[in-house]
Amino acid sequence: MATKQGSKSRISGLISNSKKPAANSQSSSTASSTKQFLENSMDGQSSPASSSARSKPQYFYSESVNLDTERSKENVTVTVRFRPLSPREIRQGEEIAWYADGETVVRNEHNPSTAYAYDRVFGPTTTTRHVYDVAAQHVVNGAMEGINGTIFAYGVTSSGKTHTMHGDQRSPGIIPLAVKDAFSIIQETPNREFLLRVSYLEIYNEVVNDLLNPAGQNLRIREDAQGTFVEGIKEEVVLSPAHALSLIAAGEEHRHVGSTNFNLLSSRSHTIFTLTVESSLYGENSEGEAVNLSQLSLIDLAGSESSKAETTGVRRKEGSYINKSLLTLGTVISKLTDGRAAHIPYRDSKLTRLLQSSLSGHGRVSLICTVTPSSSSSEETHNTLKFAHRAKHIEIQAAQNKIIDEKSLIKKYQNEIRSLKEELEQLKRGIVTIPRLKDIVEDDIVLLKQKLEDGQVKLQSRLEQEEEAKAALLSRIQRLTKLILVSTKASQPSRISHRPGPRRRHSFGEEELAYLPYKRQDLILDDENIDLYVSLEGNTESADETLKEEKKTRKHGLLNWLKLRKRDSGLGMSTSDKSSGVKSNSTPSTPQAENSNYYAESRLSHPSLAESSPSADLLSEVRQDREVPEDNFLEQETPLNGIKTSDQIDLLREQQKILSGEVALHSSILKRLSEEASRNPLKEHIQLEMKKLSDEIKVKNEQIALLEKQIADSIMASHNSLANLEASQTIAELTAQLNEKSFELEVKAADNCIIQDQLSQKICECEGLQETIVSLKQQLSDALESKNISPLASYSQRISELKSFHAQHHMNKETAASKDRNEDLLLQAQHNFDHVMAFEVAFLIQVREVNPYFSLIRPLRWKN
Ligand SMILES: Nc1ncnc2c1ncn2[C@@H]1O[C@H](COP(=O)(O)OP(=O)(O)OP(=O)(O)O)[C@@H](O)[C@H]1O
Repeated sequence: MATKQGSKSRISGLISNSKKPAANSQSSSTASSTKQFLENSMDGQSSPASSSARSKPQYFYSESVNLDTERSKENVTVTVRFRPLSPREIRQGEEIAWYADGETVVRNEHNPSTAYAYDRVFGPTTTTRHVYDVAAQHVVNGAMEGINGTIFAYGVTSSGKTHTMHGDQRSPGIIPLAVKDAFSIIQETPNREFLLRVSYLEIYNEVVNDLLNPAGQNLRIREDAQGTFVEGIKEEVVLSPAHALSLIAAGEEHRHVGSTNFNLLSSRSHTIFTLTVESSLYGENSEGEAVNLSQLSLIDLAGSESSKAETTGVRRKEGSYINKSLLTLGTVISKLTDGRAAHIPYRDSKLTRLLQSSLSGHGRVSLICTVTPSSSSSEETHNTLKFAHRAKHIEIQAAQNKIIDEKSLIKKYQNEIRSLKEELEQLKRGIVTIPRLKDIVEDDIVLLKQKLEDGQVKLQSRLEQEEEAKAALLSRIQRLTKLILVSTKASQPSRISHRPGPRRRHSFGEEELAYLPYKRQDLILDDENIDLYVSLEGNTESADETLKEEKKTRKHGLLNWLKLRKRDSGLGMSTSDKSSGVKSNSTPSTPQAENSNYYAESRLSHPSLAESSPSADLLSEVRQDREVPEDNFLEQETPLNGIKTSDQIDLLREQQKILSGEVALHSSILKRLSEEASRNPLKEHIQLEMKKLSDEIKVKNEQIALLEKQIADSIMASHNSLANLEASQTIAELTAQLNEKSFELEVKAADNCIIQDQLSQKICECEGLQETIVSLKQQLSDALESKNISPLASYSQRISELKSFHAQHHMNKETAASKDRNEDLLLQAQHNFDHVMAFEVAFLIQVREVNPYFSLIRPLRWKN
């Protein structure tokens, strides 16, 4: 820790070299003088040669410590960032009231003896990237190592807080830079695996709202052993910088923003973006290892408003809430630095309650105070400087948070993956018992054959069940594995354990930046001043050059452009070789290959999977790197399609969802831009940007339509295959029935043959009989002819014989009946006799009519 003496001497040195700005008098405060001041203080570093000494210096100081090493262990890092005078301020003839005097001192123009020293002071032309490197990088590094971190921008309204924290496409702010850096650190730390979650909230009029979940309004702040937390806040696991940035952009849509006298897009709420980082050792021996758990809070405070601000109604109410919470923040900070204070009023505002753990010294804190040099805000700037000065004295003890218990999400996922893998192994072992069983069968076939047959059906169904369970397990392992991020670099030393020398620059992919506003501008500006404003942005010119260059390169194809970008960014190269773009080139042109090509293209167009994003490549690699056995995936593939149809449909749906999200986002940006355009109809770049966005929306909608068609086709194909399956089942059933029927038919045909034989035999017999009858007939007619008896006469004779016999018999009976005691019986007998006689007579009459040869048949003989 630097001593006060040391700091003092350093400040003295700065004072002696301090430069007096050109715009130091009322009369000279014109646009040109301002420009001169800005030019002279490029990158916040005043030229010592042009500095002039001051008499009776009276200055305030804070410890200036080594930025690279021990500093964050001792004090809050406090930096001050000047913004340039806005064209409006220039137009209004504002003067420079405060300026950056060297790298660490802010001095008052009118009273040069009033000066404050900080860890670093950034002049109006310093780029946000530089601010990040000095004021934020060590906090982000710490968070990735398990040390809590908080970075916040503090300042009056329109001083540049949002510009610093969020930025725009040309100059990404601390938040996107930190997110990007976090993923780069993962990439450079191959010996650990990470799980990143984000949440995003706002405190508006002392109410906590969840910006990632519009339903999460007025949330409660709770406290537990770990500190304060917001109950029910939505946390999203993030897989790439673009993914995280898209969430922020979605959250920004819900943030309360309004126009004030000072800023047309003034933040009316404090926002806290929290990145929760869990990491553990990667590899075999990670079981039982402690997990590093930390939170990186990136805070964009609403700006305090001066009493001069002519606000009314809602704005006034918002302003008073903002001022009250910032006042409480100030009180908390001064009490924290006053060793005698017994009570720290954290509970007096939601903001200080949520910052309690950071402010009370548990973790690294970086305070970036944004100020305007303008004389009209001189008093507010002075207050900001005093606040910053007080904050510098807060002592912190940054220590790693290690958790041994299983509470961390990463441990939970790791354990689940481990146990699922074990389960999978068991299943596999269960399945491979079949060949072993077969081996035994070979030894003693007779003994086990019966057993095998019995168990076969049972085993088959068990196998099917187990296959299903295996597939389910694999897909769960896959899903969980995807959430845990690991570096794709196999044997590189960890960046965390062995810090590399110069830091690598990881440039943003264009798609990642799409989530940032095109260019946040002071909407009070005139058109003619835009160029001036823009040119004040440190390396804007070179950025423009790069942009032009990139546009030129992109004309030669997206893949080439991406390759070039990867080469430029350094990091991408190691992963780009294995990226889907390369894969798609070598994939054969089968329907499956077409599919994967499409996926690769879609990855190019989708920010969260953008090729220029190292994490996206990283994620594609994760699947190959992890221990999920490849053969198991293959087992589930259908030979024709490569991937299961349902997976394919899921994949297409996922892509469709992603694209729809992008369209929604672009549409909302377009809406915002059209509002802006209606306010500033002459601004051509807005129209251009709107056109670009509409074109993109159109292209994406076309892609969505294509995806919808593909999904419909896939569903149809799967239905068809289902229908085919059903049809083949029906055919199989029908074939079985057919076989059965043809067997029956065969049996019946055999029966028929036998019957046919019997029939022909009978016919032969009949023919023989027929011949006999004919010959008998012949014989009979010959015989009758020889006796000259007509068959009819013989019948008549017989009938009359019978009739006389009947009459005789009747008479005898009557005589006998009188003698017989049993008259009834006799009568009955008579009746019976009558009946029989009548029958025979009738019979004979009939026969006579039918067959003249009846006489050949022996007539009945009746006993009396
Ligand atoms: N360092 C800078 N360089 C260039 N322009 C800047 C800089 N800082 C701020 N600006 C511009 O100043 C204007 C106001 O900035 P910004 O909205 O970030 O202020 P703020 O402090 O967040 O305001 P509020 O508290 O009202 O939300 C914006 O148009 C922004 O682009």
